[in-house]
Amino acid sequence: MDKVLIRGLRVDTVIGIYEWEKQLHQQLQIDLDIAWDNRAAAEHDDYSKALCYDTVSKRIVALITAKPIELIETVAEKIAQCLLSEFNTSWVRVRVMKPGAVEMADNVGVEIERSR
Ligand SMILES: Nc1nc2c(c(=O)[nH]1)N=C([C@H](O)[C@@H](O)CO)CN2
Repeated sequence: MDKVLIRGLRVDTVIGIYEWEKQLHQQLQIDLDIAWDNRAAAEHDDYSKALCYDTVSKRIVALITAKPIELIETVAEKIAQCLLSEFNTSWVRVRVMKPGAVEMADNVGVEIERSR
């Protein structure tokens, strides 16, 4: 299966379950695997047939920063549903990492796969 990949998308936003977390921005790091048939774009070197990783990245940042969210699970699900409904893809894998959330760990996060 062809994919478009986005790795390490950094989003600074209000995220967390605790009161102190609602007073500041924290960084999320997001990896996306998006099913996309890349052959049409490649055949004629045609951007209009490509899934634009820049457009997707900007949409995801806007989506996640629109209002405070408590759980990174919610972030992952919102992203998956956005990609499926707005970008006409059939399958996505979304990983959301919250570095710094657990002092003893390098990183923590969730990963989901969704299809339609
Ligand atoms: N499965 C999850 N566990 C936790 C989350 C979360 O979003 N998903 N969030 C927190 C707190 O916001 C934490 O990140 C503060 O350091 C705790 N556990």
